[in-house]
Parts: sequence; C-alpha cells; structure tokens
Amino acid sequence: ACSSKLVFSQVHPMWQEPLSIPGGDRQSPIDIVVRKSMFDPQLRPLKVQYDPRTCQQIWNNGYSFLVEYDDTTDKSTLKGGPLEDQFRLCQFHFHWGENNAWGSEHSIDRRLYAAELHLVHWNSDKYSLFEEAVIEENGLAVIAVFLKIGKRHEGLQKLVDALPAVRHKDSVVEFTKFDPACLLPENIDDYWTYAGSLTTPPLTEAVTWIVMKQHIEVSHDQLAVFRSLLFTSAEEQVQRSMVNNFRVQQAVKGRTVRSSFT
Ligand SMILES: C[C@H](CNC(=O)c1ccc(S(N)(=O)=O)cc1)Cn1ccc2ccccc21
Ligand SMILES: [Zn+2]
Repeated sequence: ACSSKLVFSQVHPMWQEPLSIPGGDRQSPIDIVVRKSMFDPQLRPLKVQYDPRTCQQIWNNGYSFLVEYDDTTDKSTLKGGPLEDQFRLCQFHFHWGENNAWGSEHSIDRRLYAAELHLVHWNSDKYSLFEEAVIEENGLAVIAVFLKIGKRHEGLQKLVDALPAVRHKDSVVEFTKFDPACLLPENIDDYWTYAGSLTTPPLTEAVTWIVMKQHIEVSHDQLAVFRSLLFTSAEEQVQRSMVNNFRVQQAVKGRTVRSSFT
C-alpha cells in the first residue's frame, strides 16, 4: 500500500525531508519532555482486542517490514484511552538503528531506544478503508512501544525466524496466527498521548499517538536479524542494509503531550 517514492541520502536520516508539509504543525516523531506532559485523569484504560487469526503476511516495503492483518472486519480492535471511536488494527512494523545506541523515533527526555514498534490502527467507526482514514485528522491511532536490548523476547522469535524470507524490498511471505498483544508491555495503562502524523511519506497529520511508558526487552541477536534486512530489491546492484529507518524528530509547536499516569 505504501506506494510513496522515497529519496534516500547516503547517510541517515533515511529519506529527504520534503520542503513543505500540509499544515506542518503536528508532525511526528517528537521528544517527549516528561515534566512538560500533563496528567489527564479523563484518559481511560486502553482496550486492546487482537485476534491472531487475522494475521496474514509479512512484507518488506523498502522502509521497514510490515506484519499485515485482515482489516475487513472488526476482529482486531483498539478503543478507550484518548480515543472516542473504535479503531481497527491493519499492520505493525518497527524502526531501528545501525547499533543499539539509537533507532527509536520518539524519545523520552531525549533518551533514545534501540528500536520502536508501531501498531497501526484506523478509525472504523468513521471510515470504511485505511486509505480514507489516512488523510483525516482523527483517522489513525498508533501505539508505540520502545524496544530495549536485554533478555530474549520469546514471542518475537517467530517473527525473527520469518525475516530472512523477506530480505529484499517488495518480498512478501505468508505469516499467520501471530498475536501482536504478545509484543505489548505488561502495563499498558501508563502512556503518553499527543496529536501527530505518519513518520514516513505522505506524513499526513492523521495520527493520535499512544506512546507506552514501559518498554519491552529483545535480545541483541534478535535485533541483529532486523539489520540483516535490505532497503533494496533483489535486482538492484548495490544492496543497502535496512538500518536507521527512523525520521528525525520534529518541533512540538505548542502541542500538549498528555499522560495517563502521574
Ligand atoms: C500511507 C500508506 C503507507 N504508509 C503507511 O501506511 C504508514 C503507516 C504508519 C506509519 S508510522 N511510522 O507513522 O507508524 C507510517 C506510514 C499508503 N498510502 C495510502 C494512501 C496514500 C496516499 C498517498 C501516499 C501514500 C498513501
Ligand atoms: Zn512507524
């Protein structure tokens, strides 16, 4: 689905930032300054209901690898938290660095993590397709979870084992019965939320971001397999490792980041 043309510079950041962005006052990612975030007692607990049977395939689209879900019915849904409507899971993907020192898109008081998981949902109460929702300001909700290097993540291993099959851009492999809830931290009640955008083109300002306070741990070797993926397709002469596929941080521009916890 991501047909947008990306322009790569030799050194990261991964793509040429466009000269102007529609609106441009609610871009993502950002640094979350904890002491400037506002506790909002009206934020409710998140309600996550994922059905592993809706898992379909893994796809290397040249900027990350996506695990895609059947979003033609309300089987894997997200509601509650800052959300007024019900949202449908359509895919999840990650962003990571060339080493463990950086790789996440968001940061907490400037602290970067080795990688960041994005679970992408669209507003199925208001729209009938992802493509419609992606251009609307209340169209998308993305849960972000930081990955820290530590103990091996058993649930992630099934995904890691499938990655060599999608090494090159545009490769797809069947991938079923994966429950993305296994990638969430134990505590999903503590999060920050703010109004933002997609972090890759078309950078549309359609995303309600929900950034988890608690990270998950993955092993060094598991993350190393992410770095064995390639940005380039099998035909290209020069192969380039898929690393540093994160966007540079954007100005907060007067936005308020709310927290669900004190
Ligand atoms: C957006 C879509 C491709 N991009 C995404 O789906 C996407 C999802 C999440 C993130 S992140 N990292 O913020 O979580 C980034 C990109 C394709 N597509 C659909 C309609 C459409 C119109 C113009 C160009 C591309 C278009
Ligand atoms: Zn992302």
